[in-house]
Amino acid sequence: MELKPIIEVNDLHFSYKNHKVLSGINFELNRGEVVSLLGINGCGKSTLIKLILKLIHTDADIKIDAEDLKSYSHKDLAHKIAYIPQYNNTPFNYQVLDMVLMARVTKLGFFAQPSKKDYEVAMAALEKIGMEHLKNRAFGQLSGGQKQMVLLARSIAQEVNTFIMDEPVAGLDYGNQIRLLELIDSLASEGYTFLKTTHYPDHALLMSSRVVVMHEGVIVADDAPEAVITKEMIEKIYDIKADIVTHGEHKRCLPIFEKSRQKDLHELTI
Ligand SMILES: Nc1ncnc2c1ncn2[C@@H]1O[C@H](COP(=O)(O)OP(=O)(O)OP(=O)(O)O)[C@@H](O)[C@H]1O
Repeated sequence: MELKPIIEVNDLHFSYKNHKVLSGINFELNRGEVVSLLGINGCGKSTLIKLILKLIHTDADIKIDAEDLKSYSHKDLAHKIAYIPQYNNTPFNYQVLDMVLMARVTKLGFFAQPSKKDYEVAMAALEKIGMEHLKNRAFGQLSGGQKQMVLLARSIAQEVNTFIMDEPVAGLDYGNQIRLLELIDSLASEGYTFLKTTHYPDHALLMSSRVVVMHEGVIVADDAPEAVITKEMIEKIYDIKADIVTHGEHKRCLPIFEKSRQKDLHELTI
């Protein structure tokens, strides 16, 4: 039996008032994939994710598990997909364990208190990513990297198989970036599915099963990492010089620093 995609987007067009952001987007996320979504600032990655998660209204043809997105409540969606947004500031200073327990809310009835099982699931999720020692710390006092890990634990406690992460390594130090990628890789090998945006073609090369490139609101490439992340693509999309090199069993992407090139602020593509 052919498995239906977890996410299916057909001919999606979207504008913020008169500002056209997405044109003719066709996209699928299949079970077990790790898909990296690449593209320069403002090309529409977060907007696409927000539309898929119903955080922005659309009448477009989007299906989740073969059902029309319009038929899903936010609670229904939370039973299918866990979302880790780009910025993670909560106005309340919850303890870490309480933050992870929040993942259980969609499974509880009105006014119900978390059960012993909910606590066990939350603790198991923290243990899975090696963050159990933080359980009594105030979430707001954690570092950016620790917060990101705790939010990943919260997604695991949601007991879904699909994760959408917007810039998961943003703000993480060099080591934590790699540790988070390794964690995603290890979860993927257990059968979890990931859609993640990234500004690092090198990370996309290291651990994706598919790479999708967006440019000016259009998908311009969607294929295996090594087919998509080429010297030509990086130079065209990011307007820099780059090389693809082989290191061990991996292809790596190296941007080339051109000292002689005159820069002015107008050249920044933001
Ligand atoms: N709420 C909004 N109202 C109006 N325009 C918006 C809104 N959110 C985003 N935009 C615009 O839509 C375009 C796409 O933004 P989006 O956040 O989807 O890009 P992105 O690819 O995720 O960028 P980044 O890599 O910088 O996070 C940009 O031009 C942005 O200014």
